Amino acid sequence: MDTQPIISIRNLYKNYDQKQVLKGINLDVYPGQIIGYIGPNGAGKSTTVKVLIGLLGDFEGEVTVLGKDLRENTLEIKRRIGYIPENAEIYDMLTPMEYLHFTGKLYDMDDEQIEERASKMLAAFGLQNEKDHRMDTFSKGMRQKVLIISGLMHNPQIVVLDEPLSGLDANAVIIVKEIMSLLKREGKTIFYCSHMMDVVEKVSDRIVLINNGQIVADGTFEQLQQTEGDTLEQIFAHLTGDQNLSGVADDFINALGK
Ligand SMILES: Nc1ncnc2c1ncn2[C@@H]1O[C@H](COP(=O)(O)OP(=O)(O)OP(=O)(O)O)[C@@H](O)[C@H]1O
Repeated sequence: MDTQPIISIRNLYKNYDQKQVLKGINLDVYPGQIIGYIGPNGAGKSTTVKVLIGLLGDFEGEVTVLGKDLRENTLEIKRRIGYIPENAEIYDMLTPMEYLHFTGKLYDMDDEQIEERASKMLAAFGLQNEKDHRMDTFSKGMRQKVLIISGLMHNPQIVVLDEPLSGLDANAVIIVKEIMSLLKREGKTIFYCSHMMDVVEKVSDRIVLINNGQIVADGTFEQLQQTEGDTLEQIFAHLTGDQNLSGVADDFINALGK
């Protein structure tokens, strides 16, 4: 590919105390791609994401984002990435508008722009009547919608989503999938971590599978299908070594002593 990668990860290692969690990740992401980043629980997805968005500085290896070294340009890069976490700490005592003013300021947005975009985005999610209510009464999905707005409101070039659909109802899932497609059409790059195989299969241009801190597959869904299985669930089970899943379920129920 001729284009320069928008994200380039070289020999990324990360330890937590004695435990090595990322074991030499190499990955180039190109502008306008939707990358589905999948892997079993504890594989290292969120750790990769936290490195990418500048939250974890003490890693080994080289990470370049938007052509710049992440270590040397952390603040600038942070401003150009939108991060949508699963269940982040959200300040319950604030209203969505107050929270979005707070996060918008972190991205150097002015009050008028925050007010305008936040109002429109809250309305798009059907939260216009709740925009000045404290979030301590909000459901999980309502909070998640506020987090999604907070990650996109500054119109970032790269959007990193770590299991963003958690708690959303079926309609909101459809809306978020559509938002991802529209962002892609605008040329944004999307790094999408999820366990929802059906969604990853549908929205991703390229799927990267990480297991035990290492990339074990990287390609389009069609490419992975050729060698590893028909559905993404099968591909996942095959490559992560858990092929006897119903055996695990049997063991679990047998443990109840029936
Ligand atoms: N702050 C931390 N301190 C120590 N160990 C950690 C810390 N954060 C993550 N880990 C460990 O690093 C490993 C990878 O965790 P990570 O959250 O990156 O996995 P993941 O692929 O996102 O998993 P999941 O699908 O369950 O969210 C796990 O073994 C986890 O226990």
